[in-house]
Amino acid sequence: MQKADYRNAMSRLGAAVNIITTDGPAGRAGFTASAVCSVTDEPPTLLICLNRTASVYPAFEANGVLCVNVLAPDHQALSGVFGGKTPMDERFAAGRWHAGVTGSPMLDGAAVSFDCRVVRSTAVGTHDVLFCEVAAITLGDTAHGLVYFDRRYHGLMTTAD
Ligand SMILES: NC(=O)c1ccc[n+]([C@@H]2O[C@H](COP(=O)([O-])OP(=O)(O)OC[C@H]3O[C@@H](n4cnc5c(N)ncnc54)[C@H](O)[C@@H]3O)[C@@H](O)[C@H]2O)c1
Ligand SMILES: Cc1cc2c(cc1C)N(C[C@H](O)[C@H](O)[C@H](O)COP(=O)(O)O)c1[nH]c(=O)[nH]c(=O)c1N2
Repeated sequence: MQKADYRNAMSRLGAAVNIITTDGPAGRAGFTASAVCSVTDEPPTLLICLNRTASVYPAFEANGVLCVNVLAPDHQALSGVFGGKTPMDERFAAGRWHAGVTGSPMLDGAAVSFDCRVVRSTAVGTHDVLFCEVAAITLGDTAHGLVYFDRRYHGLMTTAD
């Protein structure tokens, strides 16, 4: 199977869009990720797949903490800024942040933020799978979301029944 066939197929597997952030001895870093899912609720643990060639990889590996900021519909441009190439200071200047209990940046206005400690990681092909235990959660005011599907963003708005 060609890589392009796999990616074309995966473009139909819609996923929430998240900005993953970290801060600590190796400095502040953040990137956009759709490869995020829940593993178990005992203990509360989610996983994130991070490409080892990403410029942010050394910071995430060294800091050992991170925050999963689940994006809302108005964060489409922010997702693009954290989606590669932009210098780190410019990425963070595009949003408003406060520090979570692990010190990782939490995004003001996120649908929800999961402040985590990385408890294990496994290399699979080009990516590391980071298993992250949730230390604290901040729920946003609304349950609106942002989904990446068919290589485009789609806003999810909760409406009254
Ligand atoms: N899991 C990832 O690493 C991942 C996911 C989405 C997008 N991206 C990055 O964003 C760029 C644009 O993505 P797009 O969705 O517009 O078009 P695309 O054709 O590059 O990707 C289509 C789908 O394939 C999957 N995918 C893409 N790159 C991958 C990778 N390196 N490893 C595992 N799965 C991957 C994702 O589900 C993505 O939505 C990609 O070239 C890639 O650099 C990476
Ligand atoms: C919608 C969407 C979704 C994802 C991404 C991009 C976009 C636009 N990227 C790519 C990732 O954000 C990008 O490679 C990083 O910003 C690192 O780029 P630099 O190496 O710092 O330029 C990405 N990378 C990754 O390692 N895991 C992932 O799940 C995703 N998902």
